[in-house]
Amino acid sequence: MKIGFIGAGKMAQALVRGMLASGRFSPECLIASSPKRDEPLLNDMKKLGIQTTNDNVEVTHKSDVIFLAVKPPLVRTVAAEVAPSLSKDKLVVSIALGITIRSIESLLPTKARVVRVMPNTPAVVRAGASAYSIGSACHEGDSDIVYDILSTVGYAVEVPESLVDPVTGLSGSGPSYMFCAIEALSDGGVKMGLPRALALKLAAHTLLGAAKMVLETGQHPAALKDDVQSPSGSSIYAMHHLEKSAFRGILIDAVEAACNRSKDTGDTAKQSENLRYHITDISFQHGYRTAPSQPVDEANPDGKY
Ligand SMILES: NC(=O)C1=CN([C@@H]2O[C@H](COP(=O)(O)OP(=O)(O)OC[C@H]3O[C@@H](n4cnc5c(N)ncnc54)[C@H](O)[C@@H]3O)[C@@H](O)[C@H]2O)C=CC1
Ligand SMILES: O=C(O)[C@@H]1CCC=N1
Repeated sequence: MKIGFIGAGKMAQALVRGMLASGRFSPECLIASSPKRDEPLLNDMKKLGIQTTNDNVEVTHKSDVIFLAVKPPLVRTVAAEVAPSLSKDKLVVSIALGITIRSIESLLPTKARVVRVMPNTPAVVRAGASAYSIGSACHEGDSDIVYDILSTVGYAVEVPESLVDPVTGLSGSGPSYMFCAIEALSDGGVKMGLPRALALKLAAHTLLGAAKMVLETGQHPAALKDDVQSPSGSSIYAMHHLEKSAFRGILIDAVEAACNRSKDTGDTAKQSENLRYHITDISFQHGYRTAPSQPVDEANPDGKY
C-alpha cells in the first residue's frame, strides 16, 4: 500500500516520521507534495528517504491512501485540484481542522471514499492520539486501513463525526497546553533553585508518569491524586493554590474554546467556499465533479485563517 501526503508541514512530518519509526512502512511506500516555495519542508521529507514532488496530482496517482495535510482553507482548493485524478480505489484522509467529510465529498467524484482524522504531533514519537470518522461512501475495511496506519503512531479510535471537534479541543490541540504545562512546571523548579535542564526533565517525566499511571492502572485520576496528597503535606498546599486559580475550569475552558474554534473554522471555510465556487464554475468531466483549482492568494499563500 502506498501512502501520499499533500502538504509536508508539521503534522504530515510527525505522521511520516512516526510511521517510518514504527518499521511498518518503508520510505518507498511514502510520497509527499508541497509547493515549490516550501522546498525546505520537502527537503526534510526527502532526507527521510521518501519520494517528494511539487505536483499534488502525482501524489494521488501514485498513492492508495492520500492524506490532505494542508491548512483548512486550502483543503477544498486541493481537493478540487486532485479530484479528476481520483478513482474509486483511492482513499482520501483529511486531517484538517474543522473541515467536514461532507464538504470534502462535495468536491470529489461521487462516491469518493473520505475519512476525517484529528491526529496530534506526539505521533512523531509514536505516542500520538488520533480519532477518525468514516465517510458515507467508504468501503467495508476502510476503517481498518485507517486504524492500521494511525495505530502505528499511537492510540487510534473511530468516532462519529460529531465528536471530531471535541476531540480537536482535547487531544488535537492538547499537546500545546501540555507543553506549556511542562515549561511552567520547569519555571517553578528553576524559581526554587533547580538547574533548568534538570527541571525540564523532571517536569516532562512527571507528566509522562502521571499519564502512564492513568492508562496502566485503570484507576480514576482523582484516586491517584489523593494518593499523592498526604494530610498537611506539600501537595495539598499546592492543590489549594491551583483550585483558587480555577485550574480545572481553565482547562475545561481551553478544550471548549478549541472545540468551538474547530467548528467555526469549518463554518467559515464553508461560507468562503460558497462565495468562491459558484455553482456555474463547476463542470463535469469524465463523471467527476470538478472545480477550477484556485490561484494561490499571494497575500496569504499558506491559507492562514
Ligand atoms: N500541527 C498540528 O498539531 C495539527 C495540525 N492538524 C491539521 O493539519 C493540517 C496541516 O497543519 P500543519 O502541518 O500544522 O501546517 P503547516 O503549515 O506546517 O503545513 C502545511 C503544508 O501545506 C503545504 N501547502 C500549502 N499549500 C499547498 C498546496 N496548494 N498544495 C500542497 N501543499 C500545500 C505547505 O507547503 C506545508 O507543507 C491543518 O489542516 C491542521 O489543521 C491537525 C492536527 C494537529
Ligand atoms: O491549532 C490548530 O489549528 C491545529 C489543529 C489541531 C492542532 N493544531
